[in-house]
Amino acid sequence: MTTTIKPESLTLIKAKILPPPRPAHLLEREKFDDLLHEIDPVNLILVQAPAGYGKTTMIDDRLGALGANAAWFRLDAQDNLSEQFAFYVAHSLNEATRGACPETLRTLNQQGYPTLQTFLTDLLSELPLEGDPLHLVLDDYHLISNPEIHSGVMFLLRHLPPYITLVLLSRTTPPIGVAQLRMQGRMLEITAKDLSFSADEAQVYFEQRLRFEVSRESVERANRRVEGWVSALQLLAATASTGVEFNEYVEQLHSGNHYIFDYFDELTRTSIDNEQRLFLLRTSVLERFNALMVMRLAQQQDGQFLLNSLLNLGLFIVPLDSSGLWFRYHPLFAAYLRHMQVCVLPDETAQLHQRASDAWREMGFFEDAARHAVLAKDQQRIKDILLSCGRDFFTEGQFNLLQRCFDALNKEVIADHPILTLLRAWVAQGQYQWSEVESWLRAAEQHLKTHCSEEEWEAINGEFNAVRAQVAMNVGDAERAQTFAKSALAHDPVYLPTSRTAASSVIGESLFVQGHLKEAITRMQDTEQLALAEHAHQNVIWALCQQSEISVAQGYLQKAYNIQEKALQYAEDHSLERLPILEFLYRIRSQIMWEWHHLESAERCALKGIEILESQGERWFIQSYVMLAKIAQARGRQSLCADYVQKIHKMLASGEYHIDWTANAHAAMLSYWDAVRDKESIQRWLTAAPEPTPEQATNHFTQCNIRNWARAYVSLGDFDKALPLLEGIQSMAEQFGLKTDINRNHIHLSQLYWLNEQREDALRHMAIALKLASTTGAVGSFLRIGKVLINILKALISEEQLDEMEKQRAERLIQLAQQQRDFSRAIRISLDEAIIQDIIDRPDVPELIRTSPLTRREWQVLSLIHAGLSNDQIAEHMKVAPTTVKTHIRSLYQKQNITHRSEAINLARDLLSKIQGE
Ligand SMILES: Nc1ncnc2c1ncn2[C@@H]1O[C@H](COP(=O)(O)OP(=O)(O)OP(=O)(O)O)[C@@H](O)[C@H]1O
Repeated sequence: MTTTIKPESLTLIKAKILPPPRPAHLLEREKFDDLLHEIDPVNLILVQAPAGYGKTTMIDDRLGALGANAAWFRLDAQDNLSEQFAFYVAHSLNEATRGACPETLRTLNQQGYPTLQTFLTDLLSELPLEGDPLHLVLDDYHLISNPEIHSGVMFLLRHLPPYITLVLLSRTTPPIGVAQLRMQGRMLEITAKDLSFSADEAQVYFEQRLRFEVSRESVERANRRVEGWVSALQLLAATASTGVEFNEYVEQLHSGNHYIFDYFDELTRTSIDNEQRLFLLRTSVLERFNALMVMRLAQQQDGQFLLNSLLNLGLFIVPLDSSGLWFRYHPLFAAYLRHMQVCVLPDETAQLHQRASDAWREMGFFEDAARHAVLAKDQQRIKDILLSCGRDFFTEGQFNLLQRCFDALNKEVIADHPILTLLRAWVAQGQYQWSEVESWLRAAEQHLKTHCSEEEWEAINGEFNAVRAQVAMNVGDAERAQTFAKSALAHDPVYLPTSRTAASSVIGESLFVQGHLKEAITRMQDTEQLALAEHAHQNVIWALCQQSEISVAQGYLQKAYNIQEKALQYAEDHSLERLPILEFLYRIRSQIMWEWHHLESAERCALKGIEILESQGERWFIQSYVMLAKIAQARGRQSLCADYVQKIHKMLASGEYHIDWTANAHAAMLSYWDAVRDKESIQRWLTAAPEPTPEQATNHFTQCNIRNWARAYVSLGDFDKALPLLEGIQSMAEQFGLKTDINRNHIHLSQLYWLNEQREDALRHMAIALKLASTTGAVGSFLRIGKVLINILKALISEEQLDEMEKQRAERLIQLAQQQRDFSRAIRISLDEAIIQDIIDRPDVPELIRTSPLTRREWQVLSLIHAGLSNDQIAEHMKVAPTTVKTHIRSLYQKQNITHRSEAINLARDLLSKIQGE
């Protein structure tokens, strides 16, 4: 401060010393309370994160919630002048302390101070030494570049009275001796990582803001894509007007969104120079980087300097760990930069990827090297990497990467190398392109046979047969699979060490599907050992998953669970969390959790599966969707369940899946259609369903498929057709010891007999099912038959033939079944006008129901909202246009003074409960 400020030259803008206005849809972030409570001994709270991370909102909200007194100073570019800075600090503090520094303020206004430090000295001496806790919040401190102000802040920090805490909100690290404060423990730091919305927070935020329902899965995907950056969540909420649109926007985030591009344009337009811009564009091709990598890529010796200068700008550069050496761009920022790179430096793209590929390879990061070689479309580099590291990619389960490499390679190159052919064929088999497998093997045969000795060719063919064995297994030909596998085992593998493990696994699988469970599990244990010896992670996990599946078939769900634990531990020990095969593990874990009615864990595991396979495309989510549909049904979330069923339906129609997957998917669909009394869909399903072959029901999926037929017939009241099917599979299940299927079949037989009014048979089967459940722990399979379970179990209890354990189990099942929301019920009730009248006539209904009566259509809409249907589904159900539904909803909300869907649901629940006495 070199000049003296004249009071008349500065006018106080009051808003700058007031807390910021609250967002209309504030999500209170209580998770920060503990942190902020611990602030007593610190002088500084530094909230540092890139733009729009919610720094200001969080501090204002939490200080307010904690009842803390705060002096705000919301800076702008003009406050970079010392005199202006001093002027606002003095006013803000004086206001917040109700006049604790009038003298300093007077001097400042009348004579001014020669330097900022003299001003601060006066200020500090005038402030009382003791007082109520006070936070001096300097918002947007990154706008300050004036060294005098930074020194002033350091001076303040050294001498502030203990009851005052300085709170700096900044996009960059302020040069105010942060390192020292950190070492002395005098500072609390809140970073972008802390400020990022968690999936739970995002969910609550969307529930508050959106007028339509989005699934947990969509919320998690959205939050993953934006990494909890609230500004992007806000944009999503503001722009999407339906669930479908919401999902579309989330999908687009991957390649970029023009509103977000505009935001980054504005943010960088003035803050970075041309050299920095080019540096950002060139390095944007990297998924992660350190100083060395960026120097290699940008071919700039001063790469480290440039990187530091960008880090200091508070851009969206995320540290990878606490070492401060490795970074990556926030995915949305990366999408923006990559888009710009292609627009501005299109000729450099291939070269940049080549450089990146070479650099990663030199550093020993071969997967990254391969990825960039593919992006550079560089055949030679891809081939070299595959020949040296393809085996490792394979044992690591990197099928997607291998697929991308092979897609970029000429067919002849592949056919020329047995190892490339083998890998190509395995990848095709892993991607369910079974018919392709043979063509890859044949192409190589033509090439290789001519210049191989007979002996060499036999060895190669032996390994080829390992792939053929797996394909035969997958298309359901267990016998052929065994023959190929045995031929593969006759040779020591030359090209792919895992060929032997794979062949051994196929034998185990074929034993499993043929119902030889004991032999199958022994074989899978051997396979596990072989895989362990080869450090073939993918095969180890696969062998463990198979053991788990076999244990489920044997009815030992707890044992299956323990094997899954072992596999998870293995994955953790070897840092395999991202390995695609883990999806299988999480999926089968989800299935057990569902059966045990641990719905939250079941959901968590299904979502985890989706997360793991996210980059592979939706086609692979089908099994997780099946789980999510089952979970939604168990929770009574009708619209969510309907959405998943619809997705599954579409996916099945457009892709080829293993019968195990299809059978599971059909079970979920049939169960949903049954719950909503959609007989048409069930009829339609019957016309195209996979053949029921009870004589082949030696495994869980054939059993499931036939149970599906029985399910469908029972739903349609065709008991005579269902009974022989259930009896047929039951005798096979008993013959082969498929305990879980036996348990499920008994449940279905009981349901069938009950509905057919054969009480005694129904009770007999239910009693056995309950007994078996003491080993399987089954709950989900019981609940799935719907409310009829309550009647059967109540009848069984009244017969007094259950022992104490089973009685307790039955009572718990009754309780759970009673809690389960019946899909079709809410809809049926809404259509009954007598019931509506009944509600209106009651003395205890809310006043508004009487004073602003709803039309019949509005009643209907209300109860459909309550039933959990989305607007589109309501439109479909009422056979009207979605815009008509919206009009009804608007009018309904207006009449009942409702702002959110959740309020409408509560109102309906309240009204229905009055007449149902629930
Ligand atoms: N907890 C919250 N609930 C609802 N909306 C929020 C929340 N936190 C932030 N927002 C919204 O996100 C946007 C960015 O928030 P805010 O201005 O607090 O971020 P910031 O990190 O201080 O940004 P900048 O660096 O630009 O100052 C704002 O529009 C705000 O309304």
